[in-house]
Amino acid sequence: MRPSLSPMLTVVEAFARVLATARPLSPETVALSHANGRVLAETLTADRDFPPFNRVAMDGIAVQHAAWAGGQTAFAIEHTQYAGAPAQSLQNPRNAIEVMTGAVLPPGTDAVIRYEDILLADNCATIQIPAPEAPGVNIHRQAADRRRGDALLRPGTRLGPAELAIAATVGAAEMAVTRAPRVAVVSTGDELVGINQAPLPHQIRRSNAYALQALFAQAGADVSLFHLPDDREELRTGLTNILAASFDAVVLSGAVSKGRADHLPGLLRELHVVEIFHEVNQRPGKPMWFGARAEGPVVFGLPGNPVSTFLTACRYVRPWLRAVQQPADAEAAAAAADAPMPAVLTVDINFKPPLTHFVPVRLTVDADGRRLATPLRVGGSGDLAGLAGATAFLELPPELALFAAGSVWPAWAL
Ligand SMILES: Nc1nc2c(c(=O)[nH]1)N[C@H]1C(S)=C(S)[C@@H](COP(=O)(O)OP(=O)(O)OC[C@H]3O[C@@H](n4cnc5c(N)ncnc54)[C@H](O)[C@@H]3O)O[C@H]1N2
Ligand code: MOO
Ligand SMILES: [Mg+2]
Repeated sequence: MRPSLSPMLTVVEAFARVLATARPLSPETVALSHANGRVLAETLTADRDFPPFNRVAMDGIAVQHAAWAGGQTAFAIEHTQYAGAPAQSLQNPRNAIEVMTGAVLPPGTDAVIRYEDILLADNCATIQIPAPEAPGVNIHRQAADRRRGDALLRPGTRLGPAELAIAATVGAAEMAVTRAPRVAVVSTGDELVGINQAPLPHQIRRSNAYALQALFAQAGADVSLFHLPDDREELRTGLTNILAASFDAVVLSGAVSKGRADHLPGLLRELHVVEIFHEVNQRPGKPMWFGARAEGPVVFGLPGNPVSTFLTACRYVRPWLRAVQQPADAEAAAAAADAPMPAVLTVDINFKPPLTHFVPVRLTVDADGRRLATPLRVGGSGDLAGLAGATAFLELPPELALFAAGSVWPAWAL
């Protein structure tokens, strides 16, 4: 261990300052068919027992257990109970009713025997297996899973396929969800041309904006793309308009370092965006800028090198986007979903600078179930092609210089 040499803001402190600006967004109502990926802003409760009646769980016959356990094996069939038909009771306790999976268990019966375990002839079923000790076989009991009034989904739950099935079964054709955060993604730089253009020798296509758009869409954001040139006055006009529009967050890429065209930190200050931090003790992404305007959006100034932009968006912006979608009354567990997982480093890493080091990795699981993190060959923070196939990044602390193969570090999923 060595003392941290830099007075610069740590990653942990920078992240805490980012999260401290996250205020819950208001709810809105959406149809179930549009709720996938959104965050629930109400409690969905069971409107009935689950299941709502004693449900036949196998196709076959229903009998009275006492008769079967008493030694009777041959049962005359009274009628057939189909799924979707009102329950019809057993008339004679020594008879049987044919029953289909999903039907209401006929009153008077308390055991279901599968077709595979009976012989059927002349409207009579002969059971081929011994009776179990207790009734209830092949019956999904009313309220066995949940009771009417039970809370099934709580505010703060991100809605996926399983949750939407639950919403559907309680008849939530529409539901309250947190409104999607509105994000302006703004690339800056005179060297950048559109993706449909042929760059001149001194130009490149702008890629950062598309990485950011995809990353934020994964977090449920509604993203608008902008591009601004390096010219200070044009930048000022463009930013003034974007800051006045109703975005919750403005995410800029580039122009935050020390170059003559890196106008953003000064310009943002002039536009009354209050700086919360500039520069974090991390690589990549050290020049990162963050601020907020009173009654306005938060502003992330992400360093322009593509790997820096990508990783700082993952480490800071996406968690902020998830945090603002958590209702104020969400359970801590739901709010804390954005947490790193421990992973075993597969190779030695030597990293001397006393900075937190973000390392893009591919996660795999070995035969013993251990999560392994294998670093990708990323040439530097300009090597965006090196990110292909990354599934996470490790966060290696500034206090160490040697990270041995086999040691365990926090990994953030991408
Ligand atoms: N004298 C110093 N120079 C630099 C420092 C420093 O501390 N002292 N920090 C370096 C680090 S670290 C980074 S990261 C970059 C950050 O630069 P900026 O945020 O000012 O970004 P730009 O200068 O605008 O661009 C940097 C680089 O990234 C490319 N870029 C920008 N936007 C995009 C985009 N949308 N798609 C693809 N590529 C993009 C841009 O062309 C530049 O090559 O500063 C170092 N310099
Ligand atoms: O942080 Mo810069 O991101 O090292 O290239
Ligand atoms: Mg620059």
